[in-house]
Amino acid sequence: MRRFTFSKGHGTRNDFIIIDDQHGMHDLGPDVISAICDRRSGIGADGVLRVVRAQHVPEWTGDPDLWFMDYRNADGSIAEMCGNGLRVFARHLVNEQWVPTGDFTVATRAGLRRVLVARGGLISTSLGAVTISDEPVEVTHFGRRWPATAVDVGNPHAVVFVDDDTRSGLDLTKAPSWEPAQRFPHGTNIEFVSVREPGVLDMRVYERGSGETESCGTGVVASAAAHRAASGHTGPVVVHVRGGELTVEFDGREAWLTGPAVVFARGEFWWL
Ligand SMILES: N[C@@H](CCC[C@H](N)C(=O)O)C(=O)O
Repeated sequence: MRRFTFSKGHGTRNDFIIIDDQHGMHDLGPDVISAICDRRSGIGADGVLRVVRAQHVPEWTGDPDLWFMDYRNADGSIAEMCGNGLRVFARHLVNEQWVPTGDFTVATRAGLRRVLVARGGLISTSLGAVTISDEPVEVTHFGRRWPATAVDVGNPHAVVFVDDDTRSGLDLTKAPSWEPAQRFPHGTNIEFVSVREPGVLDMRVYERGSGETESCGTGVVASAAAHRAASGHTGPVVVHVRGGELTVEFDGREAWLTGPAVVFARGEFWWL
């Protein structure tokens, strides 16, 4: 029997199981991840953050001493990036005193990401360069069809603009799909966004590998980028999600995401 310690945290109610694995000793397969993320028979979470030194990540070729965020979706699939997860990861590193409060860099599958942790308050993270595609894509759901904007934030997104009633009335217990199917060969996250006023959005999200979640940091950034491109708005964008509120600012093509992150519990689980 293998024994693991874990912490639990969330960023705007996008929740994560955090597993410390400084020396890269834990081989967490999809079966372990999906079992612990189950909200009835496991601990329950939208995803897992494995905290490991970059030198123990075979595909990492950069600075070996950085902390690497090994993110997995609730179904055990691997994703390149997680915006809310990155803030929770940073909060955990600071709480454990593995890095000092302030400005530091985290290694991720999407590359290096800068983090700014203010004393006691919000956390800002760079999510790197955001790319908007002009290739047409449509999202379909329960017989309805909308044009979407494909946005890359390190991970893939399809952003759909809808009116407020459509967004709040959607049944996201079932996955939407997209056409052409080959546009996202590895799947995508899908955001349904309505515009309150320029720079203020409401968003719901169906996440690849996790289903509907109460927030998605990269989805918020993708929505803000698509909104800027569609409207010409240039200032910060505030995005309201089911779990709270996040702010996106752009420095050229580089996006910065700011919001809360808390780590609130610690425990143990066993795996045969
Ligand atoms: N919740 C995350 C995104 C997690 C990864 C996503 N489901 C994917 O598969 O790309 C966020 O806060 O960005």
